[in-house]
Formats: sequence, structure tokens, C-alpha cells
Amino acid sequence: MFKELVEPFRHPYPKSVIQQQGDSGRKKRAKAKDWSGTLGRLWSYLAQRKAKLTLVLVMVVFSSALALLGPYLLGTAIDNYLQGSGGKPWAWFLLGLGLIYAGSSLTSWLQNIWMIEVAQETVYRMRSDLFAKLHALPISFYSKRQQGEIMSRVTNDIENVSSTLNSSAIQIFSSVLTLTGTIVVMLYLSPILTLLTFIVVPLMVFGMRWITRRTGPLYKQRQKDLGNLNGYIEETLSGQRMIKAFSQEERVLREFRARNAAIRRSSFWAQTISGFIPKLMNFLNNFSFALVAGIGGVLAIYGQVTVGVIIVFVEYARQFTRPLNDLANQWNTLLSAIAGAERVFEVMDEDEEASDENGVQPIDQVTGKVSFSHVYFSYESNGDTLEDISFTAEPGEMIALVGPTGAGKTTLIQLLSRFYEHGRGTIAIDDRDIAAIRRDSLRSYMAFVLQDSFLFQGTIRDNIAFGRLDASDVEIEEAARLANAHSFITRLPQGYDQILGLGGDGISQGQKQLLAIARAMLANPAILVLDEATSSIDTVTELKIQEGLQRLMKGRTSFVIAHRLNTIRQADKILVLKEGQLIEQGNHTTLLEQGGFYSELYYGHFQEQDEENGG
Ligand SMILES: Nc1ncnc2c1ncn2[C@@H]1O[C@H](COP(=O)(O)OP(=O)(O)OP(=O)(O)O)[C@@H](O)[C@H]1O
Repeated sequence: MFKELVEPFRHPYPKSVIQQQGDSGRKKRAKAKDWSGTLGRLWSYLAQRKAKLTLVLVMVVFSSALALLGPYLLGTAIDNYLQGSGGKPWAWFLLGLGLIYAGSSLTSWLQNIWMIEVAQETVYRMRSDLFAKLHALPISFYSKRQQGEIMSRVTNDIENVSSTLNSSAIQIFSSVLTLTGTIVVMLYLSPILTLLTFIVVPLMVFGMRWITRRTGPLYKQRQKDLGNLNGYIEETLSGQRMIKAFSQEERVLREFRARNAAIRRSSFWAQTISGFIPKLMNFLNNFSFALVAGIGGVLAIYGQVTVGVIIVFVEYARQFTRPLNDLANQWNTLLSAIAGAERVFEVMDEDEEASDENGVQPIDQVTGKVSFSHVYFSYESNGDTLEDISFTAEPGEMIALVGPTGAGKTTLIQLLSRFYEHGRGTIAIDDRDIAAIRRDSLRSYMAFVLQDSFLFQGTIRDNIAFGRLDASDVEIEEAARLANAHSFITRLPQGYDQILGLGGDGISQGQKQLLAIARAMLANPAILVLDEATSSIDTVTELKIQEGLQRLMKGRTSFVIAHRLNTIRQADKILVLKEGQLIEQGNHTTLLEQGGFYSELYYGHFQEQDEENGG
């Protein structure tokens, strides 16, 4: 039925957000097929805080330079001491070293807190853009995906980007800088010892590449598995009642275990293989350490280098491999964050609802005339779901849509509200082609009362006010009275301030429908779409609903997906759909006289209802 329809009474989010997104959404962006592309797009977010980022980079340069200076000073001090320069300079060296290490701590602290600010700002923007994008996407996007999987992109994937930006990104930059600086000073002090230190580098690079080539896809797989699991959890939590009702707990648990195991597998391999990196680095590190100490000692005996230089090299050898180690470690985190960012950008690259540009105007006044002229539509490329539909609904008329399941009743309504764009033919409201009317303007003249109208977590008052956000309390109450909802609301302990659980938990099915009617009443639309309830509701509530609906429909053009003969009989026009075609149209009497499909339906199905109702 209408499961996937979101009632588009008004934008529930500030226009500015939608507007912003609309503007940026129009810019053509490259698809994030490759990591460098993804990094480039991440950079476009980071670059919005250029000044802070520059400060961070300056601090990184300082702290890297100070990290280089420390060992150098130590080596010089040792050489001076061995040459017997006396005790006094030691105090100065100690003071100098103290200042250097204190400066190094201060600069890295500053670099950290500023980077956190930049990172948080970046993910704040990404999250906002993604959320706005999610609300600019067409209904078809949601019908193809699990909600939890989409949620996972907004939460997990963005969180991944956030934590990486917080720590890894700067660490990588700092490592590259320290590495370069170390190499330059090492070459300056002793090219031979530098060469010795370098012997392990090809092994490190080769080892790292071998490992990261394997971990990259594994991290990507892990993010995907995580999304799958989240999607499943979300689905099973919201479908709790159905699962219990059909005793499907075992099957759900089995499926969950399978998805959970998939994450365990991908995480296990990703972490096991990447966990090998520090071990390999450590081994190579110690190896280079031994080489420098051993061969350096021999060189010192022959007077080629001083003891101070060996000490500097031993320190640098550590300092040299540490950033390499860090790089290897952070690289994995970075890979996982890029995988996350890629999934976020994937959604951002989805096609939005076709843009409202090119002469599309809002509409001022709507009397409610609706006409379809030779309209065709198909969801996929395999055949038409609706074929050559033509009819006219005059303002204030009640149109009943009837036909077997899958005939296309819901689809027809979805085209009218432009949840989907039709193919050939013209749909017009007040003789204006809806393709030339701005979508939000068009939808503001329509309201929906669905079988399972969505109620948000919040007060009853807010849920009714969703029909018109600027409505006063008096107007809300008035709408509730007309909808026959007032009396049940006032019987609730908190009345209009009663908080409803997610999806309207806490009130009955019938009461939810009364609230949906009140909400539509408040929206005061010219065109109304009703999906008549098929589930049975107690007679008293049913009568209240019918009465509320009668009031709501008065003076508005109403499209009712009708299941009750009473409703169908009252209709000014009945549209009989079968396999996507409008095979008959007219009122109850004329259609019965025709003796076609409608009369078959009537005598085969509806007549029983008629007799039950004493008709
Ligand atoms: N999102 C979708 N993607 C692809 N096909 C769809 C989609 N929604 C509906 N269909 C198909 O389009 C056809 C018409 O569906 P529609 O929901 O309009 O029928 P309906 O008359 O409202 O049925 P019911 O009375 O059961 O709600 C069906 O064959 C259905 O399978």
C-alpha cells in the first residue's frame, strides 16, 4: 500500500537546510570511485576551516622540528663531555633539552585540540549535508534500501571519518614531516650510518604494501557488513510484533548470527593482517638499531664518527622507524575512514528528486480540479505499471479508486503528488501541468490520511501540528474536534501534551487514524488522499472515523482508495483499475448498468457488504 509514503504536509526541517542542499546538490560532483577522489572531497570539507588548519600545520612543523632537535642536542652534549669541556655546559644542555621537550609537548597539545575542532566541524558539515541529502532523495531511493543500512552511513561511517580526522590525519602528516627532517639531518651527520639505517626501508615499504593491499578491501567489507547488520537490527526491532506473532524468533536469530559472523570474519582478518604491521616494524626497527650500534661502534674506533653521533643515530633510528610505524598503523585507520567516507559520498551522489528548475513555479490558489490525460508510468523498464490513464476530477468531487490488488491504485496517487515522475501524458491541477509546479508548492495543497499514517515520537499536539507548523493551540484543538479526536485526547492523562512513543505507541489504531484526520484537517488541503482502512476497528471508533472523514472531505477533491461499499457508493466518480489500465469510470449506478468489471466486482464481493449493511 502506502508504506513508503511520507506525508509531505510541510518541510519538517528548516528551509535553509533544504535550500543549502538544493544549491549544492545541483553542482555536478565526480563520483567517489577512487580513494584519491574521496580524499579530494574530504579535503573540500576540511578546507572550509583553512585558517585553523594552517595553525594546526604550523604546530605540527614546530613539534616535528623540536623532536629532531632533542637528540641532536643530546649527541652534541655527549661529545662535548667526552672532550672534557667541564660541568657548566651540562646545566645549559639540560635546560635546553627541558625547554625543547616542554615546547614539543605544548605544540602537540595545541595541534591536537585545534585539529579536534577542525575535525568536528568537518563531520558536522558532512552529517548535515548527508541528512539534508537524505531528505532530498526520491521515494524510490528508500524503497530499494534497508533503513538501518542508511542509518549506518549517517552514524558509523561518519564517526569513522571523525575519529580518523581527530588523530590519524595529523599523525600521518607529522610522521611524514619527522621522517623527512630525520633523513636530512642523518645525511648531514653521517652518510654511512644513514645508509645502514636505510637498509631496512625497502623491507618496510614492501611489507607495508603487501599488508595494506590485503587489509584495504577487508576494511571496506567490514563497513559493508556492519551496515548490513545494523539494517537487520533496525528492521527486526521495528518488526518485533510481526516476528513474535509469526513465531519467527529462531529464524531471526539465525539470520542475525550469520550477519554477525560476517562482521567477525571481516574484522578478524582485517585486524589480524593489519596487526602484523607493528610486529614487522618492530623487528626491522631492532635490526636497524643493532646495525647502527654495531657498525657505528667499529667506525668510532677508527675515528670515522664520534660517540655523540652514534647516540644521535640510535635516537634517530628509533625516531625514524617510529613515524614509519605510525604511518603503517594510521594507514589502516585511514583506509577504514576512506571506506566510510566513500559510503557517505555514495549517498551524496545519488540523484535527487528531479530538480525543480527551468521555469517551474509555485502555485498560488488551487480549486482542486485534477486531470490525467493519456498518462503512462513504469517503475522499471519492464512494462508499464499504468497505461493510458485519462480522467477528470472536478473541484470538490470524491473519486473512489477500485480494483484488484496490484492494479495500480497507489501508483496513480503517487504520480499525482510527484513522488514518482510519470512518463508520457499530462497530469494537471487546475489545468496546470504538475511538471511545471514546484514540488513543495504542489504538495502543500495535498494531504494524506493513510492506513498507517506515521506518528512521530512527541506530544499529540506536535503530531497534529505537523499538518501546519505555525498553527495555534486553538486551531489544533479545533482540527481535533472536527476530526472527532478531541474527546479521546482529553481523556488521556496529559491531554494534548501526552507523549506518544515511536510510531504512535500508546494509542489505539483507530485513535491514530483520528489523529491523522486532525492533522490533515489542520493542513486544510484542496486535495485529499485517503487510503481507507481494511483492518476492522470497533464500531464506535469506526463511526467516529467515518464522520471525521466526511467533514474532512467536504469541499475538497478527494481520492479514496476504497475498500468499503458505502464509500464507493457515495463517490461522485469511481475509477476502476485493472492491470494498470483504467477500464471503467462512472458512478455506482451507471457502472452497474454497464454490466462490466465493476458489476462483476459488486456482485462477487461488495454485495455481501451491502447486505450486511442492510443496503
Ligand atoms: N516501488 C516499486 N517498484 C517497483 N514496482 C512497484 C513498486 N511499487 C509498486 N510496484 C508494482 O506496481 C504495480 C502496482 O502497484 P500498486 O501498489 O500501485 O497497486 P495497488 O492497486 O495500490 O495495490 P494494493 O491494493 O494491493 O495496494 C504492482 O505490480 C506492484 O508490484
